[in-house]
Amino acid sequence: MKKSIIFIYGIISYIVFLIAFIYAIGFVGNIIVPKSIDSGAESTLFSSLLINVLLLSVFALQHSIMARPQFKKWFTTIFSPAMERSTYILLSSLALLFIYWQWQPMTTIVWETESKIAIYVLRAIFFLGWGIVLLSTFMINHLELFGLAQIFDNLKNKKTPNPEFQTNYLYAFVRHPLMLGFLIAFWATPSMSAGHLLFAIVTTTYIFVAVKYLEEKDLKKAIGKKYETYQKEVPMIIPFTKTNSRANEDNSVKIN
Ligand SMILES: C[S@@+](CC[C@H](N)C(=O)[O-])C[C@H]1O[C@@H](n2cnc3c(N)ncnc32)[C@H](O)[C@@H]1O
Repeated sequence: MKKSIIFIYGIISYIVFLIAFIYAIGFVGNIIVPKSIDSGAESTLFSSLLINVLLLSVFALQHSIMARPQFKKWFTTIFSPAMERSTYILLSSLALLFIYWQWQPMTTIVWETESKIAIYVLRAIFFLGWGIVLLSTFMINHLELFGLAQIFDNLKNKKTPNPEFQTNYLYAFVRHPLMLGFLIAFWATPSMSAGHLLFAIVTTTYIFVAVKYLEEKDLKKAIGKKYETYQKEVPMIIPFTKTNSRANEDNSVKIN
């Protein structure tokens, strides 16, 4: 395929991701966006539960299958390797937009606070969570993670180097700061509806399963002993739960 078309495809994918990411803040936080987690007409509890779990499962399946090294290998036998990450980002973002669109509100309040201070603090923690997510993407490699490095390098006839294994900054405190950011953002709310609680429970379960059984397995395979040492020394998600907060000073390992 023409390099310029791949470039435009990558840029469009990134724009769709930006829209899905920014919308996610409004959707989960019930702010600004026209359709949020608690807005819209309510249906029966059973049908809402079923539809919402199905929606989240579609995202989980798409995300997990496309992140597998075997899938990436297969994809690159058909399409340019430069398109692989952009396609992953595009389909993940479309799956997210589909969730926002079809999400069935379940507005029964499970817990809430009326204290003004608590509301401000929880709101601040919510935004802190999203901030951690964004910051973590730059600590790994934002451009590579979202396919931009690949499409730029492809234009210059260059192969994008594999990403560096990061063990510094937030990655010195937990192995999955990006996921920690999501967990904070999904749970920190002054008013927890049944729908929001369902969203938080299902996404938390998925994050733990995907990280432990898929991502870490792949990283161990790609990095080997160094990743095992990192696992021993740095907590998975909750900071300060291991005596050493730092794995190895040398982060010059590439992820194959
Ligand atoms: C969406 S990011 C999430 C990273 C990590 N699970 C987190 O929560 O911060 C997924 C990508 O990050 C990469 N990754 C995970 N840990 C990494 C590390 N310590 N250094 C560099 N890349 C990492 C994985 O290989 C995967 O391609």
